[in-house]
Amino acid sequence: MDLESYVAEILRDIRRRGIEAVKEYSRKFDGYEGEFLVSEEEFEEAEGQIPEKDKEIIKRTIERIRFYHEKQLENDKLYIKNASIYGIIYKPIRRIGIYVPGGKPLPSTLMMVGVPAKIAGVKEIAVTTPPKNGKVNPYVLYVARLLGIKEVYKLGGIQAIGAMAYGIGMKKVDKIFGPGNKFVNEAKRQVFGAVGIDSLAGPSEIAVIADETADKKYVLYDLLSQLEHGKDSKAWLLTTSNELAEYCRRDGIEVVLCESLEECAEKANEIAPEHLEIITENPMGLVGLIDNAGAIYLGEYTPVPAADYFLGVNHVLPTGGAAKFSSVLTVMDFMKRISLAYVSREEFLSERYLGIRLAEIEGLEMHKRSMEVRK
Ligand SMILES: NC(=O)c1ccc[n+]([C@@H]2O[C@H](COP(=O)([O-])OP(=O)(O)OC[C@H]3O[C@@H](n4cnc5c(N)ncnc54)[C@H](O)[C@@H]3O)[C@@H](O)[C@H]2O)c1
Ligand SMILES: N[C@H](CO)Cc1c[nH]c[nH+]1
Ligand SMILES: [Zn+2]
Repeated sequence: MDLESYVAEILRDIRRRGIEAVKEYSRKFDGYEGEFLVSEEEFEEAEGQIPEKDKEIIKRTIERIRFYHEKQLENDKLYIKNASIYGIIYKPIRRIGIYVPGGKPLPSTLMMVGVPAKIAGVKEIAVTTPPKNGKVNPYVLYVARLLGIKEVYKLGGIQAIGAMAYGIGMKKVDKIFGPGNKFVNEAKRQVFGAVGIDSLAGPSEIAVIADETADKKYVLYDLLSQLEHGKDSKAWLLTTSNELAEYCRRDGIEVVLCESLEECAEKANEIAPEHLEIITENPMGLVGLIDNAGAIYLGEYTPVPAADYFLGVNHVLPTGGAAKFSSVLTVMDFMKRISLAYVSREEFLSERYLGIRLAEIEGLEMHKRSMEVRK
C-alpha cells in the first residue's frame, strides 16, 4: 500500500473509533499502554534527572532562539484616509499542538517551536511526543516546563496528529506545528483543513554548494550530519571541484559535478532543499541566484548542525521540494491576520457608487440594497 492510502486508512479509523483506535495504534507503533497525559510527578522526576550543567545549556540556547525570533513580531498595520481607518491586525492562534519527534527524541525542536509560539502570545499549547519504554524524554519535559507548557501527551506518529486534529483524548487544536518522519508529515498533510498546519517539515535534507576552496572534511561532515536523522534523509553535493566530488562519494550522498557555480545554483533551485550551505570563495555572491531553499547558510562557520541547535535561527523547515512554495517557521506562523476597516460616512457616501455598480454587474440585488439604504 502506498504511504497516502496507508495514512488515510489509519486516520479514517481514528476518526471513526476515536480513543479506542488511538490506544490501539499507540500500543502497536509505540508499545505504549496507559495514561497519555504526562503527570506532575513525571515532570518533577524528569527535572531531577537533568544535570545542572545541561539546564544552563538549555536556558542559554532558549535565550538565543528568543533573541532571534523577537525581531519577527509585527505590529498591526493601520492607516487613516478620509477619516476612515483601514488595515490589518494580528492575533495569536488560541490553541496549538506541537509535535516533537521521538524516534530519536529532539528536545531542541520543542525549543524551536515553543519559543516563537510564546513570543506570538499563544495561550494554549498541547505537546505530543512518542514515549520510549513508557516515558517521555526528560529533556523534552524540562524544556516544556521552562516554557510554561503543562499539557504534554505520550503520543506519537499518525495517532498523535489524529488526536490533535480531531480532538480525541484532548481538546482539539486549531493548528499543528512541528516536524516528523514520513508518517507524521503525511498525516499532517491529510488533516489540513480540519486544522491548520505549519508546513510539510519531513525527513531532513541538506544540499551543499562548494568549490575547490572548501575544506573537504567540513563539507563531508555537514552532508553526513543530516543523513544521521534517518534513512529517509537526503544529501546532495553540488560542486565544481572534481577532488571534492570524489572525496564525498559515499552512501546516501548524491554528488553532482557542475561546470560552473551558476549551474550549481540552478540545480539547488530545482531540488529546493531544506538547508542549503554555500561554501565557496565568495558565498554571498551566489545568494541572489537562489530562489528555492528553506534556509541558506553561508561560509565555513555556518554548518547546519550549528543552526539546528544554537544560532537561534529556526530549524523547522520545509522538505521534499516544499521550499518552492513555503518557508521556515517564524513567529508570524502563530498569528492570524485580520482585516479591519472603520469607514466614515463621508467616504462611504462619496465612493459607494463603485460598489453599487459592481453589484449590478454581478446581479446581486441585496448587495446593492445594503449600500443604497444607508443615508
Ligand atoms: N524538516 C524539519 O524541520 C525537521 C526538523 C527536525 C526533524 N526532522 C525529521 O523528523 C523526523 C523524526 O523522525 P523520527 O522517526 O525520529 O520520529 P517521529 O516522532 O517523527 O516518528 C516516530 C513515530 O512514527 C510512528 N511510526 C513509525 N513507524 C511506523 C509505521 N510503520 N506505521 C505507522 N507509524 C509508524 C510511531 O508512532 C513512532 O512513534 C526525521 O526524519 C528528521 O529528519 C525534520
Ligand atoms: N536538522 C533537523 C532539521 O532538519 C533539526 C535537528 C534537531 N536536532 C538535530 N537536528
Ligand atoms: Zn539535524
